[in-house]
Amino acid sequence: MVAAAGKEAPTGGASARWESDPILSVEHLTMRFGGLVAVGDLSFNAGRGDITALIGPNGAGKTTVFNCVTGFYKPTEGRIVMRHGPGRQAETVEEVTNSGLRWKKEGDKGIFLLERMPDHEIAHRAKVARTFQNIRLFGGMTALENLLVAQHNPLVVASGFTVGGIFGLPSYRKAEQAAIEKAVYWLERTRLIDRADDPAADLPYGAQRRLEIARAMCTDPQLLCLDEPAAGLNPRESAELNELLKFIRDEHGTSVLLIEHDMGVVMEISDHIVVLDYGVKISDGDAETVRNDPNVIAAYLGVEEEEEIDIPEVLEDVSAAAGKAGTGKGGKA
Ligand SMILES: Nc1ncnc2c1ncn2[C@@H]1O[C@H](COP(=O)(O)OP(=O)(O)OP(=O)(O)O)[C@@H](O)[C@H]1O
Repeated sequence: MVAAAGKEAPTGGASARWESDPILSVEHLTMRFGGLVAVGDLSFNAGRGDITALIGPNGAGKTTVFNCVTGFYKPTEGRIVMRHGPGRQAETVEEVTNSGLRWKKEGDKGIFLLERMPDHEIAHRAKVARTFQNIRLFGGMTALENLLVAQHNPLVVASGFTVGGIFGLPSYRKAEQAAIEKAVYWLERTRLIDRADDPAADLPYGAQRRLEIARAMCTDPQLLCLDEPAAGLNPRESAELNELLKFIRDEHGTSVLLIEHDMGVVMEISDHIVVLDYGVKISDGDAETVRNDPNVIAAYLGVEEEEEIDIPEVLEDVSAAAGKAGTGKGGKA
């Protein structure tokens, strides 16, 4: 397993990991649907080894950003850089951009321009995995089978792309064993090992959400994108999700980008929070910075710019709402 990233609490500013060692840079991203600008000239970084949360009221453009990062949408404008290996690698980024190539990989280092890549390449080459707002498991397959299907690619490669390979090649048997071991590892980590042989559709809702994360982790992502992983979870399940995401970050060094309405989850586990409203960035920093930003409070509570607001009072309301329901104005059922 990958060693834990050396983690020191970032405080924001130029020394923050998302500035000095960004695994992902979204640069001047614009996505238009006809006349609607869902995301307008958005730029932010996600730090390597960080949990980065993308938050904002309903319709702010969060899922659209995810869809651009993971190749489901082709952005109208902008560049999305995914980096394997440390640092900004600025020269290589410019070299790949100017060459017209989609990516360049040398040893452990790699630059991937996601806006140029189809979704399957983003998953397999750039190593970006995602889950969806609405669970998308293979309901008729068991939990274990769902995790094995996620590892289909290395198995096909190990078969030498032949049926004979599947039955005869030692490399295939070795890869098959490794796939089973990885699946069992993630079933244990997500507390689903006792349900390994049950159809995914029969699992309780919270267990299905964990299985989705386990499935994404079976592809060995460097960046794990989670679209509202806490939606529909009870407080105990939310707390367990927090622990799972911290484990993924700390023990696997996997960077996490998450969309979440549950402020309890966001504020507890995020190293870095980016806030969107109407497709533009209104705040960017650590939890403390964002929590105290009047722009964020106004966006969540719908306060007009020119209206005077009593910040301490509003903060109390936001904290109470976050503690109670885990949602602000933008919260989902
Ligand atoms: N495929 C599409 N075609 C047209 N409009 C779209 C499409 N996808 C998103 N939009 C619009 O873009 C805007 C941003 O939507 P998006 O789903 O990205 O917001 P969001 O912040 O993820 O919202 P939520 O929190 O409700 O999931 C909305 O006005 C939405 O209606």
